[in-house]
Amino acid sequence: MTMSVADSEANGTGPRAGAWTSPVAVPQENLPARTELIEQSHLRCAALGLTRVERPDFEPLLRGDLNIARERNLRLSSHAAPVMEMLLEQIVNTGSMIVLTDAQGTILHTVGDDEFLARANKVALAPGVNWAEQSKGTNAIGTALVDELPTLVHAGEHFMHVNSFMTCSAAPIFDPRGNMLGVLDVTGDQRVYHQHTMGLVRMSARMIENHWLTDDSGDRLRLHFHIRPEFIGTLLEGILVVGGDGRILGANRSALDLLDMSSAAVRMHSLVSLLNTNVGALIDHLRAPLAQPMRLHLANGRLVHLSPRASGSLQRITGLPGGLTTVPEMRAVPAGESAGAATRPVAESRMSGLHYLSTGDAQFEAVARKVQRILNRDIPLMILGETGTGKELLARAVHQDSERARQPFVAVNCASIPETLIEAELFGYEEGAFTGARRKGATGRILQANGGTLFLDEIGDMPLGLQAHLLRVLQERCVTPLGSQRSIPVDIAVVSATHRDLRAMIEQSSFRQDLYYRLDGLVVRLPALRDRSDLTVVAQRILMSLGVAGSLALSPSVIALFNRYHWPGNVRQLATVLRTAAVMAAGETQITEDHLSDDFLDDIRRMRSSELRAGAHGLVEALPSAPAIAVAWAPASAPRELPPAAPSRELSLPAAGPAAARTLVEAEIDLIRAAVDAAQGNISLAAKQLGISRNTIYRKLRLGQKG
Ligand SMILES: Nc1ncnc2c1ncn2[C@@H]1O[C@H](COP(=O)(O)OP(=O)(O)OP(=O)(O)O)[C@@H](O)[C@H]1O
Repeated sequence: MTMSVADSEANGTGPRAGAWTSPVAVPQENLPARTELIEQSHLRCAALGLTRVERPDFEPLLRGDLNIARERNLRLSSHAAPVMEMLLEQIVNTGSMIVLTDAQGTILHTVGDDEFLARANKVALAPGVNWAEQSKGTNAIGTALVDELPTLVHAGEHFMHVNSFMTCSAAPIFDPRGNMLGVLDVTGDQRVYHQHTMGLVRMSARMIENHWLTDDSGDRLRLHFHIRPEFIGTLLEGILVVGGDGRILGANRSALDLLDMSSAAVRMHSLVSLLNTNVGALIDHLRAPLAQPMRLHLANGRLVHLSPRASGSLQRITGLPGGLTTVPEMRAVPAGESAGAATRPVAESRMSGLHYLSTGDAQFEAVARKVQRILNRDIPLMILGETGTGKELLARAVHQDSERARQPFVAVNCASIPETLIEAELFGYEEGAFTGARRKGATGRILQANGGTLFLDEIGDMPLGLQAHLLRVLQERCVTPLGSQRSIPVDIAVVSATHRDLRAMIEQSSFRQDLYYRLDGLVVRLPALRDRSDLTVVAQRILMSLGVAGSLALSPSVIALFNRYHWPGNVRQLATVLRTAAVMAAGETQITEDHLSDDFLDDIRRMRSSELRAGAHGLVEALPSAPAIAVAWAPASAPRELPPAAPSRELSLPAAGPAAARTLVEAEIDLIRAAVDAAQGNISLAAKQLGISRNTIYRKLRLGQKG
């Protein structure tokens, strides 16, 4: 027989719905759901035959049994101990205590305020006592165990009246396979209820789970990811544990949230099915010297930034000698060779950063050679180049190849920090140096880089006043934090970068000449992507970092298109284009024009249209015949009607002859015939490549026959 809440209240054994005190301070959001959970718990307790006037059960485990329980849960306790200590700092002087239980609800450890511990002891909230619902009725620990959810049980919501002086916030702790390990709880006097406590407990439980997960990984890969790269390494990061065969072995709670999946569902997946990548790609990324987070799409379409890490030996993870993977290192592609031929396995476990970036472009290699010469020479390096050309990547490569590699690399973007904050950010400040300063002061970025490399990006955007301050630091090799009298010696290598013309700025008095001469030990200029001869290799690198290099290649027409495009955003833009294309081409083997975003194609059309305008104004001899011919059927004023980025340069066109000797219509028909020949008579393919309809092809060819 089941008993309703009303029945149980009527016979004095249970509550009436809402009979407990409704805590005013308890957050109102989710209140109906919370009330329902408490009601259900009360019903369970009544069904178990418990009464609300029950005396607390004072029968703890015998000392020996408690020791056995603690022994059995040693790993949980050792991961929980530092977290409980940290939590204790947060709740100190609030008349509260922290409780850790095992998966059955038996209290393993408590810490907290002595006075409150004594009060809690009176209701048997003490080590060795079981707080499962069946023995203590509705309470945060027992109810969290049943519902497997973070649970707040406040004051009169406790099933037993004797417990109603307490407010308890508990969160279950799970292992990476979703098994319950125990419960973390903070309990205090209900009068001091604070709504932040539940959040703290929840975060602390996650911390314990993450410790457990990262310690448990053995010879496995761990993938740390989040939709925002700056969240990697924080409590909110998702963590997946992956075996050498690519199977997903476990996930933390944030990973499950980001993936929208249950623990069991995640473990049905592999790297390929979940992230469209494989172990080889991850390990290559991990071994790449300049590893920045990869960008991958989750199965639910969410874009995440992901950093793979290995725990244990790569060799044991991959099962291959020396930890080699099957994903090869990319090399420069000699002209005429396909990008696929540019691959060969690497033997060394970690490449030099500069070597990694040298992918065959002569201009870049010249830069790399120069930079190589000043490594460890205490000569400041200034990197010039358009946006997205890889200035920061080069700075990281230099750091990684230097003797400072094990010390910090600290990047400061002078353009992105508000002018009012940049001084404090760079030089740090003492306690109370200015309004809004943190109580304990802060270490500036320069000091953070001590022993390592300071990368000053967009140095041309540094305010003039600050330039003087920086100059002093560079001259004296000492930093004086704001509001401090102390001068702290620093040892840093300085690399700066800008896309601005600093010499012109010096002439306009917006950049200090003396600072310029402190920074310009060696000045190198990175080539724009449109001027590089190794675009295909760079593209392969990016595909590799996306984890699709083995399965997805660029079609010849896309390579031709890329080689013709002017890439104003340089490698960054190429990376963006490829990321989108890789998603669009999921499940296919080639990225074709159909996978490129309309925005990018529009840009190409605009570019071609302006080329064409130039051609129409007498520059025709400077252009290949195909685009010139295109003028006839796609006037510059209507760029949308231009053929999409067709591989016009790949078609072997009939010799056009002097432009004046043929009409545009004739030339157009020649182009169409060439396209049909190139497509081996496949009219649909030719039409697609030219961006016109099949009917138009037939019509034009008929016209040609008549003519
Ligand atoms: N050689 C390369 N291979 C692969 N990816 C690259 C390469 N060069 C640059 N990238 C990628 O292009 C993007 C831009 O690089 P980076 O930030 O180093 O450029 P930047 O010149 O410093 O840009 P900005 O001037 O806008 O700060 C990054 O995502 C980087 O990983």
